[in-house]
This record gives sequence, C-alpha cells and structure tokens, in this order.
Amino acid sequence: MLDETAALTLSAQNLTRHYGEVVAVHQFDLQLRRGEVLGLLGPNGAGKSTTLRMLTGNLAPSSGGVEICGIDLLDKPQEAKAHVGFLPEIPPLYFDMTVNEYLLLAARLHRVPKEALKAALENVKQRCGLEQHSNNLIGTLSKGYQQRVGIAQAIIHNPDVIILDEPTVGLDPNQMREIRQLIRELGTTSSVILSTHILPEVENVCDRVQIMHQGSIVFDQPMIDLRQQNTSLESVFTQLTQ
Ligand SMILES: Nc1ncnc2c1ncn2[C@@H]1O[C@H](COP(=O)(O)OP(=O)(O)OP(=O)(O)O)[C@@H](O)[C@H]1O
Repeated sequence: MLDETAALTLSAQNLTRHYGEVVAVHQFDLQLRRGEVLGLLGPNGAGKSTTLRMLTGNLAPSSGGVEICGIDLLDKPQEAKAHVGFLPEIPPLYFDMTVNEYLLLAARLHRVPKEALKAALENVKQRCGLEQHSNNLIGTLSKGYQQRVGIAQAIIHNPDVIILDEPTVGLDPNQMREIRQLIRELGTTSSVILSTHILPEVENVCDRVQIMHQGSIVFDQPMIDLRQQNTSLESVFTQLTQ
C-alpha cells in the first residue's frame, strides 16, 4: 500500500523525445515515492524503453526534465545517477567474467567506496541468491541466474530508484516467481519501475500501473483502485491500446 507521505525519489516533468519525425515519448510526467513499485505497460513501440532510458540518464530528452532524489539529472548527471540502478532490456553482462569479477566492476563503476566494496558484494549476492555462484563464469549460468546478476549490478550501490526493463523475459515460471519476489523485496526499501508485457506480473508485484500508448500515458492508477473497480488489467489494457 502506497505511503503518500514517503519521500519523493523520482520526479519527471513533461519528458518528450523525438527521433526525427517520430515522437517516441510525449510529455511524460511521473512522481514516484520510496516504497512504490510502478508497472509501466504498453504495446510494442509505445515508448517504454525510450522513457526508461531518459529516466536513467542514458538518453537525453528533447525537452522536459528529471530529478532523482531532488537532484537534477541534466545539471548533475553523476550525482543524480548515483541514486539510480538500471537493468536494461539487454542486460550489460560480460560472459567471460565470473560473478564476483563482474559485480566488483559494477560496484567500482557505481563509485562504491573501496572500503565498502567487500560488504556491498556479499550483501548483493545474498539478496539476489548468488552466493553459490561467486566464481562461476557468467556465460555458464542459466538465463534466470544471468538475470539475477543483471539485477545485482543494478542494486549493488543501494540505489533509491531501481528501473528494470522486462526483467523476467525468457525465464521459466520458477525463475519468474523468484525474480518477482526479489522485486517485491526491493520495493520495500527503494522505488522500483518495472517495464513488462506480462500483465499478471504487474498485478502480482506492483502498487501502481501506468499504461503507455503511442508515446503518451493513457492510464495511471493504484492497483488497489483497479481491484476495487472489479476490472481486469487486461480489459483496461485492451480497451486503451487496441
Ligand atoms: N534509435 C531510434 N531511432 C529511431 N526511432 C526509434 C529509436 N528508438 C526507438 N524508436 C522509435 O520510438 C518509438 C518508441 O520505441 P521504444 O523502443 O521506446 O518502445 P517500447 O515501448 O520500449 O517498445 P518494445 O515494447 O517493443 O520494447 C517506436 O516507434 C520506435 O520505432
């Protein structure tokens, strides 16, 4: 249940992105609070990945702005990005590194202080269930475990905002359940944005849902309201995006 008094972690105003003539995202607004898990839904090409890349400072908006924990992402990118963890659609993994080597690299890139590296590594492996795989090459892990490593690199610096682009795609049902459990846990201490095509995933994991269509947000509601209206997310999604 969303705590309306919790601190704002992310605020986006009028984010717009053009690719030439194509308006991929149009005037996207979002205020996200600590402890909130937001599901971002939309058909292919709706503008979700473009939005997430702008929110994480990986793509410059054509106009509009983003603040992370009150820090302007365009003015102070390094400072703002220190509060964000991102798992892109294609996880940025190096298959010929071990889990330990890769996570240490991720921690250094996220500027975890030298004296805190060991504790950060142990903590993230424990949270993501990777303790038994410390010295395994990432290329030899199953898809589910590779996805855990992708999430681990996104959270090793304890970010306030965690952004996950289709984190359960290609996983088997057991792996999906485990990753969803992990996302719920992350949502207790941070804010999480989860982009997915899997509607039950949003119903299971998220406190709030936004639906994007042709670059604009066409639906934004707490899940609890949706449940009370006795409407399924699927019927809302189909009505708004067909
Ligand atoms: N680099 C690019 N150059 C030109 N057009 C692009 C580029 N990236 C995305 N687009 C266009 O912008 C629109 C939004 O794309 P985006 O990838 O953000 O959608 P999406 O909702 O993430 O889609 P999917 O669910 O298929 O990943 C689409 O029309 C897409 O073709």
